[in-house]
Amino acid sequence: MDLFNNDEVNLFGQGKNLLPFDGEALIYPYFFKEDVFARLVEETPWKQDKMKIYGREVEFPRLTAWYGDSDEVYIYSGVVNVPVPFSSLLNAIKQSAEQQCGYRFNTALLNYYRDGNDSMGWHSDDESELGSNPVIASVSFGASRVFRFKHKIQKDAKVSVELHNGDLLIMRGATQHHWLHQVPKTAKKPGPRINITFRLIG
Ligand SMILES: O=C(O)CCC(=O)C(=O)O
Ligand SMILES: [Fe+2]
Repeated sequence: MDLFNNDEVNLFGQGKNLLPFDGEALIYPYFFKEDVFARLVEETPWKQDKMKIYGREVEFPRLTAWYGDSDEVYIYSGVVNVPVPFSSLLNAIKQSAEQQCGYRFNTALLNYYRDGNDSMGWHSDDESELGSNPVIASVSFGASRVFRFKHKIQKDAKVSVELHNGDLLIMRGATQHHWLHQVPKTAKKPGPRINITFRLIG
């Protein structure tokens, strides 16, 4: 399906590596041309996950959905996720990302940041199901939000980038071993944003 009209796929070549060392985070600005934000909001079976902190239930500061083409269960931030099958829209996005990465994915985690109070805390995507040096393709739609990296050991090594509607970010190599990433809360009153991370598990 030529949904995204990505004739320029190779214009950006390898993409620019945002990380100075210990990993690769390749950015492809405005990779996806089609504005699918509203469709994704509508079509996705959003869930409000909760986590237990010191015995107290706390809602995640975002909504989530988990897609996969196996019925493999994936544990993320202590939450057991049973995937729903890929929609045709998600399949089309996945295929474009796969083409650019030269890599295959079988799952997608969707995060819906409704406003500036929604966020994602510092973490690495280093679950064992992902293997040792996972390739993760992150695609953003809707409002722009800041996305930050910080090195686990070298505390002064930090990278900040604004992810826009249609941006593709590929994390690969040793990135998850050495770097944490986050989407901080902001008082700037951004509109809603959806991020999709494609992963290969199992
Ligand atoms: O929303 C983003 O840009 C990042 C999402 C993320 O880090 C994740 O799903 O693991
Ligand atoms: Fe992540």
